[in-house]
Amino acid sequence: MDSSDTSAVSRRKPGLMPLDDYVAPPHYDPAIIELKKAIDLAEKSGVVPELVESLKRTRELIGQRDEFTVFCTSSESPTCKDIYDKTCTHDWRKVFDEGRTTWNLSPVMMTGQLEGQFLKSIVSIQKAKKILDIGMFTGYSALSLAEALPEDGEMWTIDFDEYLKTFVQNITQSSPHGQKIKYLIGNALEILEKLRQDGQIFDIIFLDAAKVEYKDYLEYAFEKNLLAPRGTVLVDNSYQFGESYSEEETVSKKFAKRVAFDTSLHSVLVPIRDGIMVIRRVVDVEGSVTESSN
Ligand SMILES: C[S@@+](CC[C@H](N)C(=O)[O-])C[C@H]1O[C@@H](n2cnc3c(N)ncnc32)[C@H](O)[C@@H]1O
Repeated sequence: MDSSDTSAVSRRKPGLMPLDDYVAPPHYDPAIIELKKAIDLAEKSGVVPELVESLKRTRELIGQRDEFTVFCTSSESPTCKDIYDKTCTHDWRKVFDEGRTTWNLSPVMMTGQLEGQFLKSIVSIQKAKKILDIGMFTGYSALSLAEALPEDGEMWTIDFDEYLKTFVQNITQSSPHGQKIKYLIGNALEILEKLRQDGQIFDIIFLDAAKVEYKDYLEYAFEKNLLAPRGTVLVDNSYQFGESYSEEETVSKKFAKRVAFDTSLHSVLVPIRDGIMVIRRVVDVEGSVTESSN
C-alpha cells in the first residue's frame, strides 16, 4: 500500500489500528529469517546489484503484506491492549526464578491483535456460548474469545499458575467481558479429565498449551466428547516455526499428520502468524452426503 495515501487511512472504519502504531511482530516464518541471511550474503559476496535489490524488494513486499493485513483487521479492545502492554513490560524471568510460574514465560507467547481478531470472528460466526482456552498465559486469547460471546456466555481458561490468574484478573476486571472468564488452575490434562467426568461440553476449544500434549487435548475434544456437536477446535502454532514441515519427525509434524489422516475430521490450516488449524467433525462440515475422492 502507498503509505502517502492518507485519504485511505481517513476512510477506515473506527476501531482499526492507526498504521503509525503498527510495530511489526517478530517473524515466525523461518523462510523470512533465511531471506535476511541471503540479503547479507549477497551484499557481502559482490553479486550483481540487481540480485541484491530483488532480494531486498522481496523482503519489503513481505513487510508491506504484513502491514496491510493488520490494516485490514479490526483493532484490539483497550483491555486487550492493556494485557499486551503489561505482558511486554513484566519481568517474567524474575517471577520464574522465584518459582511463581511453572514455565519460563515470554511476551512472544501471546496471540496478539491479528490472531485475537481471527478468534473473535470464529466465535461470532459459530454463535458460540461456551469456550475452553487451554493455555491462558496473560489472558490475551481468553479475553479476545470472551469479547465475542453473548452476555451470558462462558469462557473457561486453563493454566498452571495462581500468579497468572491474579495477573489476568487485575487487568480484565475493567472489561465488561471479564466476568465471563472462569479460571481453572492446575495441570491441563488433569483438568480435562475432571471436565469430562463432570460432563462439561464446549462449543469451541482453543489449544495453546504444551505442544507435546496437543494429541491428548484432541482426544479429549473429539473422542472423549468435550467438544459439543457442531463444535470447533482451534490449534495455535500449527507451523511451530517450521518444525511441522521440517524433514524430521517432530512432535508438531506427528500431530499435523494425526489430523490430516483422520477421515472423520475436516481441517484447514490458516496461515496467520505461526499457523492456526481449524478442525471440525467432517459430518458438521459436509453433512452425511460426501463425495468419494476415488
Ligand atoms: C503459549 S502460552 C498461551 C498464550 C495465550 N493463549 C495467549 O493468548 O496469550 C502457553 C501457556 O500454557 C501453559 N501451559 C503449558 N502446559 C500446560 C499444562 N500442561 N497445564 C496447564 N497449563 C499449561 C503455560 O503456563 C503458558 O502460560
